[in-house]
Amino acid sequence: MVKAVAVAQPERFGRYRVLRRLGSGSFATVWLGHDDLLDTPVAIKVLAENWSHQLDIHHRFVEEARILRQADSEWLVRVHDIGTLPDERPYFVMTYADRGSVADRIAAGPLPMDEALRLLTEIGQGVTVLHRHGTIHRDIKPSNVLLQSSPVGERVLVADLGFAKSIDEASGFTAAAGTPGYMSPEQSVVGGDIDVRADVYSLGAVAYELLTGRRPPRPPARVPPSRVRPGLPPALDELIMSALSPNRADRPPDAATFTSRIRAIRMSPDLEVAVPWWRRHRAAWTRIAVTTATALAVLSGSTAAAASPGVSLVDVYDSSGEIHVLVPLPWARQVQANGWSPRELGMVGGHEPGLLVATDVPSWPDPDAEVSGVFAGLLDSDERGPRLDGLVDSVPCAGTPQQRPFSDARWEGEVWQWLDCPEGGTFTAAALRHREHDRTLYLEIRQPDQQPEVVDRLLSGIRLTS
Ligand SMILES: Nc1ncnc2c1ncn2[C@@H]1O[C@H](COP(=O)(O)OP(=O)(O)OP(=O)(O)O)[C@@H](O)[C@H]1O
Repeated sequence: MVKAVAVAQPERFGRYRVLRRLGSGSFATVWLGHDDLLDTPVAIKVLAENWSHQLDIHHRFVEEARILRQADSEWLVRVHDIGTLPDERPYFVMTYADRGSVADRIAAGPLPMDEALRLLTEIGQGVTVLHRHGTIHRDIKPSNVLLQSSPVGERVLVADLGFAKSIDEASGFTAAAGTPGYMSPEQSVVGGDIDVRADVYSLGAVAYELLTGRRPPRPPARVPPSRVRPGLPPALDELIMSALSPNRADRPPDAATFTSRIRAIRMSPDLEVAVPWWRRHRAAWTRIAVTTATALAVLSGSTAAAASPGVSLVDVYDSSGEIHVLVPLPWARQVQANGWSPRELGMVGGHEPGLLVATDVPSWPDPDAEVSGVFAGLLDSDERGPRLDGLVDSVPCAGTPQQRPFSDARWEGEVWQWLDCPEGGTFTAAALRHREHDRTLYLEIRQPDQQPEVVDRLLSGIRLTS
């Protein structure tokens, strides 16, 4: 595809001040702007000059804005305004997605299972909104799914409806459109009719890539995602392979069905679960405790800032909705929320509510990683009071921990804190009993530096909802 030609930065589009260019696609350039009246950032999509005289493309551009405006959903990029430049080119003004795209997220490394399934559920909800509106997206792919900060961490916004087609007009449609690797076999056939199951195929391709880091092989080759990422639940493997069926009759019938099946798998107890750092890496910690005095490192500014008490807090909760933890916003980059097994601490017990929220969940078990985050898992109160001795029987960091009681309106228990960990970090373990619900919570907090007030704020911000 020909990319839009480079353009000089204009000062304004209508009442919107232009700050910088966000990127250019095949037909348009997207700019970061500022709405000075409402004091908010906006993204402004402007049709490229080289296409502005082609009526069908002009029409499709305006149609994209219209669909987004009419569908008006929290799972889609919202369109707030539309206008025309003095040279007759149309532009529309939309929500600014400040956290890049799902393609950037995949490029940054493997996604924890729960994170991948959360993203997939939200993408599926966006596509479901479009299907209910009577629209087929036809170009669902990671770079067309944007991310925006929200009070609960972040939100997925399905974007780029440049190829979208009304369901009524799609049967008998002739032009081939979509992106190789993500588009259904029927989309590449000139004259082939398509329906919502074309988007279900693309959802399957996005699911495959979120979980394995790779695009699915081109049909007719078929390699189940579990061959690339062993340990995927069989139901997930089957769902993705059925969405990727060359014959659309074998796929889930629409995005709503695909999404509800993903949601059910996400709630199932046999998924990968959050793992406390402690017990699993005891051997590594014992070794490090001996060598750590010479291994202290200088903190990076960004990580130190992540723990600063001045930053805003977000409420993150586990998939059962029982445990709510208030964490500094920069810590909430990744969440594994599907529970845990107290057996990890050498205790009896099956699957319990638990979550791990951290700047880098896959690195949580690595003692040398500079990670900020919290692990919180419920224990059966009958078995264990809010005591750490016996529970924590290895040495994660150098020196003896500072031990203190903790008590507030909701919780009582004890806290042990090591201040001399690898990479200059601190490690905190806590066992707290809820005063009303007879539940005990085991917690681990990793921070890049010593800020006891962050620990106390975290502990008193934890809520149980049942
Ligand atoms: N609402 C938005 N907020 C932030 N960035 C955006 C927004 N919409 C688009 N972008 C970014 O602007 C760039 C251009 O987007 P656009 O949708 O025009 O094209 P594309 O998806 O890159 O390409 P194509 O249309 O050829 O598939 C992309 O990098 C995209 O991530």
